[in-house]
Amino acid sequence: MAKPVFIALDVASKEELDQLLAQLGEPKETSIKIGMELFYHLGSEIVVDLAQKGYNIFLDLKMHDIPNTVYNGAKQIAALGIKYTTIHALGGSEMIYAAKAGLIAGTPVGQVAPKLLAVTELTSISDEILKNEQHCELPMSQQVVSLAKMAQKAGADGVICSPLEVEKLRAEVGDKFLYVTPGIRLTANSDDDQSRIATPAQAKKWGSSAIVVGRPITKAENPKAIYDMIKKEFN
Ligand SMILES: O=c1ccn([C@@H]2O[C@H](COP(=O)(O)O)[C@@H](O)[C@H]2O)c(=O)[nH]1
Repeated sequence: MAKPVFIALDVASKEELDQLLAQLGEPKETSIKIGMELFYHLGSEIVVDLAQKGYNIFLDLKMHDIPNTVYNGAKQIAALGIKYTTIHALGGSEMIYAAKAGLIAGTPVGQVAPKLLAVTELTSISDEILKNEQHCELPMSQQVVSLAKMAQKAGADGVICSPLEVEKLRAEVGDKFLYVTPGIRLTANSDDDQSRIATPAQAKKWGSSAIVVGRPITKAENPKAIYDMIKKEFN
């Protein structure tokens, strides 16, 4: 089965969303990621609407709050018909455990609870930021492994990390865990806000379970052509 390529639909309006989906012209089971830009603008209604149309939805709101608040938020998220959602691993094991419990409690009878993915270190975080601003003494790859092990024990189904870390994660955390990787770029050079990047082919080689791609597709002149090329390169 083809591994998902989640298109990050980071657009500002319903018009832009409709235009992009029309350009992609894909069957409705396409994997899409809805993040804070679209969600804060259009709310949960757009999520339910796209889920009812059959899209495979990853709702990326990166929960990070006290366990009680996260439990109740996750319960609401579970009712939207989505397949994946995110939480910040740095919020700790109790928060992750609460999110997982909320997702299970909020899933309608007969449906499958959304998979919980813990964001390890954002792919925009560089080695320098990790050391000088987060004051983390571990090198990036070890920090990511450490957060992934904690998240796994707390009930997460997988992590968000860079493809650069996946080989080590598979060796140390195992294959029964999802490694979903943003920070995908078509060439080794990127002049935007991502720090830990890789190409779709590298993500495939290093073992990503799924990739997330936003601007390389959404800002392309022909988003469909780039999307098709990325799907082929990754699978
Ligand atoms: O560590 C993370 C976690 C989430 N993201 C999200 O993925 C997409 C990437 O978009 P690009 O335009 O391809 O950079 C975006 O929605 C982020 O919020 C991430 O990049 N890194």
